[in-house]
Amino acid sequence: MCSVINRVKPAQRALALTLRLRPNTEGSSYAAAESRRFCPGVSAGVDPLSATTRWYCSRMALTEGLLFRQVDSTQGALARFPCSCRPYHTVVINVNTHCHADHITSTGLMKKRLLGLKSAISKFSGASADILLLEGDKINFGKHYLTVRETPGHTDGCMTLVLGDQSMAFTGDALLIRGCGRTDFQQGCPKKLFDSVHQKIFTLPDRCLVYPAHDYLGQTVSTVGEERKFNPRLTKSLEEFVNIMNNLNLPKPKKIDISVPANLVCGVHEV
Ligand SMILES: N[C@@H](CCC(=O)N[C@@H](CSS)C(=O)NCC(=O)O)C(=O)O
Repeated sequence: MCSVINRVKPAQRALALTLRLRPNTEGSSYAAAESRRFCPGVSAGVDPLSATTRWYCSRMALTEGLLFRQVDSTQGALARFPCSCRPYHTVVINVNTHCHADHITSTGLMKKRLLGLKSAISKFSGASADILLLEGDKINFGKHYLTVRETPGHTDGCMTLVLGDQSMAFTGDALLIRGCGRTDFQQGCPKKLFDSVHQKIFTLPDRCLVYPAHDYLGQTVSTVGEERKFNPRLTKSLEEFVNIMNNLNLPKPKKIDISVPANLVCGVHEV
């Protein structure tokens, strides 16, 4: 086990899971000044950053002091979950739950624009990053932390990140709402995925909120209790699950040949 807080500056205790930011195209010096005022780590001399997507918040401060937002998870887009602890707002760690096959991570771009930002991903992803995470590692931000649970099966490097009080779990592509990640490319393995979900996610409390990386129906959140009862794949026996997963016959993600190599180097070269 290691404590990631030992590797970041104490004044910058905040964390974001794959937050997407784009250059501000309005060219306003006021906007730039405001951006730097609220984001003190933003590099001078580069375009200011602004979130151009709508920010959703489906969970307001049930855990004291936690700032949490769910960004742009509609229409199957990747969900991003900026988490912070009052009163800090600077993004300092950008964690990818795995080496994605369907889009290119924005972590490399963000590292170029936010001074001191660290990238993090599972050691078993094979990807380069500042912090390579392992089972049991704690990612600290303010008085909160996320614990890494390795949940391979969709890929070898898939992780589920669990908030310290076990009230929230970010399951990446391991467990989806009433579904799960496919197992027919990268290091996909139905048996590993079945074991991961049953041993590492379904052992969390029923009330634990489940935030997956994707939902193709516009659903934003589930719970461990609901998925344990109603998930049409993971309520089956191992044998039935393997059979389902081996017969999904889904088309490959359109950008897989570009995305996987890019994500192995944090989305961009030289970061
Ligand atoms: N249409 C998308 C890819 C859709 C897809 O394959 N989703 C993956 C997660 S992203 S690798 C998945 O595991 N789906 C499970 C399922 O049951 O649908 C694209 O072309 O990008």
